[in-house]
Parts: sequence; C-alpha cells; structure tokens
Amino acid sequence: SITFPSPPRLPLIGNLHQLGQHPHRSLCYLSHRYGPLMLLHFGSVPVIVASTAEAARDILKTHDSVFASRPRSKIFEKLLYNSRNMASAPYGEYWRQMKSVSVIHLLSNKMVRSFREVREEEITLMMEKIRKSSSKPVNLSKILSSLTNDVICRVALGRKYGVGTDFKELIDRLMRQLGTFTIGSYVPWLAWTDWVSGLEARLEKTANDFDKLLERIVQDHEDGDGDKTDFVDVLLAAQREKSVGLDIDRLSIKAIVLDAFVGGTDTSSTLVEWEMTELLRHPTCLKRLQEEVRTICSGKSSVSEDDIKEMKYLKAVVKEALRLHPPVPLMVPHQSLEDVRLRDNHIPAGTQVIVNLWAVGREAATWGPDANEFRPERHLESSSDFRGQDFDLIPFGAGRRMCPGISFAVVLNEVVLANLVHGFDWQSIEDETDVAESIGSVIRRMYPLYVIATSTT
Ligand code: HEM
Repeated sequence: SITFPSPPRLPLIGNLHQLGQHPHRSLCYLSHRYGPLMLLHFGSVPVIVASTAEAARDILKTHDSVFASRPRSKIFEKLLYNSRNMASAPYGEYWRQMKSVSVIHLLSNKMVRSFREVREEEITLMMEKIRKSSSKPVNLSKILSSLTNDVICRVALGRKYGVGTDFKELIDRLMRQLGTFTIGSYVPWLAWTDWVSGLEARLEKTANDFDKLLERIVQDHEDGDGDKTDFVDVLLAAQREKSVGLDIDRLSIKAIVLDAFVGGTDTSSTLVEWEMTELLRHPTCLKRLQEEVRTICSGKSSVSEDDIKEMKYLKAVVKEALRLHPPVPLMVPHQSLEDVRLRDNHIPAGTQVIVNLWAVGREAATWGPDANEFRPERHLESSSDFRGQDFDLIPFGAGRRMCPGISFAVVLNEVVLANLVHGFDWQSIEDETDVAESIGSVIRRMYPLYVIATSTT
C-alpha cells in the first residue's frame, strides 16, 4: 500500500478541508511538513502530491508512461465532449492521435509562424486601445483577455467573436463551470447533491449551447471557399484527405478546437497580467527591460518578432514570471495506468497524481533563500529552460502530457510584453501593486490590474 507521509484526515471528506481557497499554497505548506511526495485523500479518493523538482521528475520522466492518463471527471465529461478532447482524454490510442494532429498540424513552429500577421494586427489594435485611454487608469486585465481571445478566435475559427457575442459569453461561462468543484467526484454517496443543486442541468445546457455554436462554425467552413488556413480548415482538410492516420470525425474536430480555447486563452492573458504586475512592483526591472527593448528597437514604432531574438532580459522576465506565477499551478491531474513502484512504494493502477508546479518553482533548495522574490537576473547566467527538460522550471508540464501550445504561447507572450513596455511608460495606481490571487484552476489576479499608461511613441 502507499506509505507516503499523510496529513491526518477527517472521515468522509479526507483532507479536503485543508485545501483552502488556494490549494497550491496550502499543499506547498503541507509538503514542507510531510515531504516531496505526500498522500492525501480528497473525500475517499487517494491523491499523491509531488512538490519538488525531483518528485516531479519521478512522475513526469522516470514513470512518464505509467502516469500519463487522466482521472475521470464528471465536469469534463459533461462539458468537453465526454472527455474526447485531448486535455482530458485517458491515455491511449485516441489521445495519441489527437495529440499528434495538434502538434504536427495545428501548433507546430511552422503553423505558429504562419499566424504572425494575426498577432501583429491584434497587438496594433491593443496598443491603440491603450493609447486612447490617454493617461487615465486602464483595465489592462480586460484588454489582455480580449487580445488572447481575439488571437485564438482568428487562428482557430478564422474570425473574431469578441465581447458581446454569444461565443465570448459562452466561453466565459464554460471556463467558470470548468473550475467548479463537484462534491460527487470525491464523495460518491453525495453525488445526488450535484443533481439537486441544478449543477448537472447547467453543465448540460452549456455543453449543448457550445456544441450548437461550434457546429455552425464548422458548417460555415464547409460551405465557404476554403482558402483560409485556420484550425477548422486544417482539420476539415485532414478529414477529407484522411492524411493523419486518424479517422477524425466531426466531434473530434470540435473537441480539438475547444481545447485551444480552454487551454490557451486564460493561461496566455494571465501570464502577461503577472509579468506586468511584477514589473510594476519592481521598477528597476521594468526600467532595465525598457532599456533593452528600446535600445534594440530604437527608431522603430513597434517591436517585431525578429527583434525579440536578441532580448535576453525579456526572456529572463518571462521565465521569472512563469516560475513564480505558473498560470496552471497544479497542472491538470494525472492518473496511473498500471501498478508501479515509486520510491519503494507500491502505487496501484488508477491512482491520481498532482504535481504542484507552484511549489517546484519556489523550492529554496534549487532557487536559493530568495526563491519567493522576483529577480529575473537569476536566469541570465543559467541555461535552464521551461521546455520540459529542466525539472526545476516546468510551468508547461513535461513528458507525454506536456502542453502542446508552448511555442504558440511563448511567441505571443514575448511580443505582447515587449510592445507594452516599448510603447508606454507605466504607473501603478496603487501604493503597492496588489498580488492577491483568484480561485480556480487558472490562477490570475483576484482583482483586475488598473494602470496608467503614457505613450512614448
Ligand atoms: C502561458 C500559456 C500556457 C501555459 C502556462 C500552459 C500550461 C499547461 C500545463 C501546465 C498543462 C498540463 C500538462 C500536464 O498535465 O502534464 C497544459 C496542457 C495543455 N495545454 Fe497548455 N498552457 C498554455 C497555453 C496553451 C495554448 C496556447 C494551448 C493551445 C492553443 C494549450 C493547449 C493545451 C492542451 C490541449 C493541453 C493538454 C495536453 C494533454 O493532455 O496531452 N495551452 N498546458
């Protein structure tokens, strides 16, 4: 049986009462007492929590293929096509095919490069919006959220569905519901409460509304001229030509498109939100970054993607923000497929595992006594990266289940941040910029970031 250290638990709810509002913080705190691999119980469900780089390596590298599945979740099943999307599909042939379609056809470096114009146009629009605020406080969080939504809409669907459209309203509803906690998943005999509370009916309505909308979008693509190359076009072409080895049906197409929104929108805007928050709290870092960007782009009205390559401090700022504020701090839960021995423990098939990326990024043993401080300089001399090889920094995960959207996300992030600091001087409206965190699986700021932007161009 699993003998990892365990905090004492209560009958029925297990350790759920110890998770609090910010489980990544509570679990990190517990790991200081109970160790890098702990056993908790969420209701009646045993869950292993890994909290250090070494423990993460055990799960995501040494035993990657064993821990590559996902636990079943009623919410995912209801909202995400019965878990036939990639992110929540159990490990197996279907998931493998979906992932290779995404990695090869949708999110490859070549595809990411092909969307450069979309990024540039949307960033220009964002900069104009901020400029119009003419030194009055502006809600940067909202502007960033609509930027990432617009970019992903254009890339995935071929056109924008912005604020005020059914699509945006539905995405917001879906994201809210995906973060819902269902007691029935952990305490099976209380499952009826989810039904009585109307949750199941609400989930079903969202899933149906979303499906109708996606169905219409796919149909429009089939009826259209077909010379565009958004995700839906690429998937429809692959289906026609049977070129991917997988007989992708209509449902898989809609589920892959849905993954891009669920996995890519909030995560991408949240990262810029935290970068700007930390830069405002650390004016010397902001100044150093502005100097770098403005020197490399002197005389230019905006920053292009070619300019970014030389920006070493920019890359250090991005790494430092990802280390301290990984947008998905507890990753997506994994589950073991078969029995395995992990550090002399027998782990039965079907055991859930959570890797606490937030705790890994703040480990004093790797990052030193100032691990909790924002200090981008620490990355300037180091060659370690966040692409899944160096386990002390794994904000996108590692191994088979690693985020397929990493290149897409990083290019967008770097060019957005560089343009923001190039085009404006920034001033916080608070004495000390707030760092309170939201609840949910993507951790953004609790309150929107209001700032004063003064145009420099
Ligand atoms: C800053 C931005 C992003 C961050 C920090 C991030 C982070 C993550 C993390 C931590 C995981 C879980 C890995 C695991 O369970 O082992 C993940 C999975 C995933 N991400 Fe991202 N992500 C980002 C952007 C994106 C984008 C832009 C897309 C798509 C357009 C995307 C699509 C996905 C998908 C489909 C999965 C599931 C992969 C699987 O289960 O095999 N993500 N991401």
